[in-house]
Amino acid sequence: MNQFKEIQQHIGNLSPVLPTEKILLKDAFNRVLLEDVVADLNMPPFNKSAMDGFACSYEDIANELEVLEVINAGKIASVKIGKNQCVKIMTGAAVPSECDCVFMVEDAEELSENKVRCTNPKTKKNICYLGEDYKKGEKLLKKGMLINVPQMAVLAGAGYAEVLVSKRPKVTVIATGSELVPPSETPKPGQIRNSNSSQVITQLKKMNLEIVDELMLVDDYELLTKSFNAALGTSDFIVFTGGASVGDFDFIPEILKEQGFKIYWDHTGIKPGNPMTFSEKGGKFVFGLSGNPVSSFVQFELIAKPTINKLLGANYNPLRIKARMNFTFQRKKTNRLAIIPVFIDDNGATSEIPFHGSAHINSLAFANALLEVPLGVSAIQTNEFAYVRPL
Ligand SMILES: Nc1nc2c(c(=O)[nH]1)N[C@H]1C(S)=C(S)[C@@H](COP(=O)(O)OP(=O)(O)OC[C@H]3O[C@@H](n4cnc5c(N)ncnc54)[C@H](O)[C@@H]3O)O[C@H]1N2
Ligand code: MOO
Repeated sequence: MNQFKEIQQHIGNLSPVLPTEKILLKDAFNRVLLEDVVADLNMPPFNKSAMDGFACSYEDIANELEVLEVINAGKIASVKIGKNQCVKIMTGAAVPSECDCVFMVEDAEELSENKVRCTNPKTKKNICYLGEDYKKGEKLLKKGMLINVPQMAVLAGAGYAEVLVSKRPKVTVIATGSELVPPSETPKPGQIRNSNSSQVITQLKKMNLEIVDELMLVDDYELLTKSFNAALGTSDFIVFTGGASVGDFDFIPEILKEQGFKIYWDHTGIKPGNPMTFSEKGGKFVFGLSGNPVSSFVQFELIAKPTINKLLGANYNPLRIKARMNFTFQRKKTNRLAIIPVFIDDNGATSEIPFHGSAHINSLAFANALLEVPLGVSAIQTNEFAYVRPL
């Protein structure tokens, strides 16, 4: 059974759950667009000069030309341009309808105050034609796109001063584990610093979600239940780390069941990152990630991110590319999809970096991609091609 594939299918079947809202364009970066964006005019809206130069009829290009006026961007020619006449024109200005060519200032010899000659009769036309970038009525952006930098410019160009997006979900992040201490403390014997909260909160912030609370709790059933119920009152999503497995103090799956949550999956078939729950009740969603830091990272990248995007109505297709292996990867057990932090160099080759498993989070700080070793595959040889996911 390919558990990860089943999870992907499940994610694919989820429907957007968050309400929509209209927001100002200036606030739209990194939100999910929930309307198609349609051009209300042609772009460019007129034949536009691509260069600072002289606009004329191309059939006069070899002749001495009389310069009638200067047209700067934003201005329209006030005279008719006849045989052997031209206007001086600036980049971005409307090319007069009688002209079909602009020769650059660099290709112009000024003969007298109002006489000019083109020194390069093979000049390009140097005109950006009306509607060449897009036509009025054309769909420019699709519902479900993430609003990134280019999308901000397109929205502005198309006159979308307000944009329909999905509401930012509210999230509570709960790190569980009686061994945890905050980053400011030196752990006593048996203790460990909480690094997962920083990791998960940053992932969520990158996705522009609103963190309403951040808790670090000991493995106490009553306390966890109480805090979980309180978080349900303020949050759309709750992300736990730790307590996801089968140990005596791994309470999260039990608490979810006890509170009437439907658990869609409790393991992923991925290494590292096998124990993980995803559950829902009444439109509230809970991610129970593993405690091991690389496991929670992998689970977030491969599962939580696409799930959250789907719930927000986003079309999320993270890049996966086939890259040449610079090393041989081998393993004995092949019953899970293995995810290995790697470094892709300038030549697109996948290099090995030190990595020894689910707690080795500092390895990821030097990785720029995750290598996929599919289910059933025990070795990928040097020079073979294998899928990597850029980070
Ligand atoms: N009998 C079995 N034991 C385990 C199995 C299994 O299938 N059968 N799976 C193993 C795998 S795989 C993983 S991964 C872990 C996941 O366990 P949990 O999600 O319950 O995580 P914890 O036990 O709470 O912690 C694991 C590890 O990570 C450290 N940790 C926890 N929270 C944090 C944090 N916030 N920041 C930094 N490090 C954290 C914790 O101290 C542990 O060392 O279960 C295996 N066991
Ligand atoms: O799969 Mo665990 O997630 O080995 O660390």
